[in-house]
Amino acid sequence: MVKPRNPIMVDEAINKVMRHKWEAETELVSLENCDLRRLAAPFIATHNIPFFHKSPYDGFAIRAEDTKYSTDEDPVVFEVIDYIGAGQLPRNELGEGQATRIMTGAKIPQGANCVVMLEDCYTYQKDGIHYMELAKKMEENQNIIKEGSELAKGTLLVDRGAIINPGIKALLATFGYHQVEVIKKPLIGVIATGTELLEPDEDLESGKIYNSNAYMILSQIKRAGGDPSYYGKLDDDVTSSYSRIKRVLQEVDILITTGGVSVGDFDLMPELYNMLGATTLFNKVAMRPGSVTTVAVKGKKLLFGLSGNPSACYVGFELFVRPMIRGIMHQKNVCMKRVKAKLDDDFPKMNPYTRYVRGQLSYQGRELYVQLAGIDHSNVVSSLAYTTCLIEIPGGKEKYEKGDELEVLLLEDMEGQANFR
Ligand SMILES: Nc1nc2c(c(=O)[nH]1)N[C@H]1C(S)=C(S)[C@@H](COP(=O)(O)OP(=O)(O)OC[C@H]3O[C@@H](n4cnc5c(N)ncnc54)[C@H](O)[C@@H]3O)O[C@H]1N2
Ligand code: MOO
Ligand SMILES: [Mg+2]
Repeated sequence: MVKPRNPIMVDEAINKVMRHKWEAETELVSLENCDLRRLAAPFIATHNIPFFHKSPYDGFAIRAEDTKYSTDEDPVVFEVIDYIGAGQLPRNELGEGQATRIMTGAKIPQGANCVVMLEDCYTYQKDGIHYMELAKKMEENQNIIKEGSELAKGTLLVDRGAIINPGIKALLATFGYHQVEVIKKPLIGVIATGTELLEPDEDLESGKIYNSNAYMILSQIKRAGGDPSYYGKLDDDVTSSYSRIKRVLQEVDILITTGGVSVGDFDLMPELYNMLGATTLFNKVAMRPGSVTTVAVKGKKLLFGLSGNPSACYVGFELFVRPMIRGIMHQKNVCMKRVKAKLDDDFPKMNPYTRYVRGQLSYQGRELYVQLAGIDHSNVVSSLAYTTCLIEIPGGKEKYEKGDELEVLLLEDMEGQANFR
């Protein structure tokens, strides 16, 4: 007789996993290669932005007080004493009745306190001297971008753990970082188990299938922020599987296997965990698909035994491995973000367990709707191509219908949320 397993709730399973979280080390990467990495330390402004008072326009820097009596009929005339473009430094301090021709981004000369746009000025030359005539009044500080007006030195710009996006990258460059300290990605090994598996470059044979799970998981690891490494597939053979898994476990931070976690004759993972001396945290979760998801721990290393059924494997990863990867990488929001959406299809199937149905989100007007991404079976792979969220369908007797509001977990959102619920 097969010993019945004791299912635990999804939240409890996540908590059990998260108790084994550790904090990743940090490393330096070049600015060019820091995209989508996580900042290892709070990012603080090391100087004022702008670093000097500068001109927002092409024009003339002058003293506002010199325009006090300027009118259309009686424009004020300035002697142009200097000419500077962005990147050049003013050579002369400005005195009464003097102007510096200045371009956008250039440093405001000493003595000047406003900038007039070229369009407002009439310029001419007489006896080799340049003049500028202005028929309007100006105010002090008009058209000057003040030092520190955008950011003051010492401002916290972005918190530790933030994912580097193009804007953060621009800010890193703004503060002169050519190397960036980022959180090291945990190294996650992937092994597929099953004598029936073929690699994509092998010829298809009857009774065999292509190994899709391993490639799917490698991609899920990347999406969650980890560093995946594929260690190939294993036949359902205890001796060779044990030696491979034991060796791989020495090389990686986390090991994910797919298949062999149920109660079948060739489901070897429970036995292999025993042989490895790993402690099983749970081997049954009250959910569908992925009820057979098994997690074990050996020392600091976690072993995720995901189901062989593709949809179950996918869901098991997102519910249990994603938060662990994010937690290790100092993220506060380790879980998937939950939002409410209206069902766009009937869902008549009832199950005592909570279901995580693969769904696809879309807006209809201002309302968020979710459609089933395809056939809702654990052994199905095709629906995963269209999946952008997991629809949480509470266990029990209720049938759900088109228009019912349910909670969905977002798979492609980077922000996440702190807790599962
Ligand atoms: N008597 C019982 N049988 C089953 C139970 C149960 O409770 N009692 N649970 C079922 C559930 S639920 C699931 S889910 C599966 C889990 O199976 P395993 O995790 O043991 O996985 P395998 O037996 O190795 O394979 C299952 C299925 O998936 C295919 N597979 C495996 N690896 C891959 C891969 N890398 N790529 C694509 N497809 C893969 C495999 O060929 C099988 O068809 O057990 C139920 N049975
Ligand atoms: O682990 Mo199974 O997926 O519940 O169908
Ligand atoms: Mg099996």
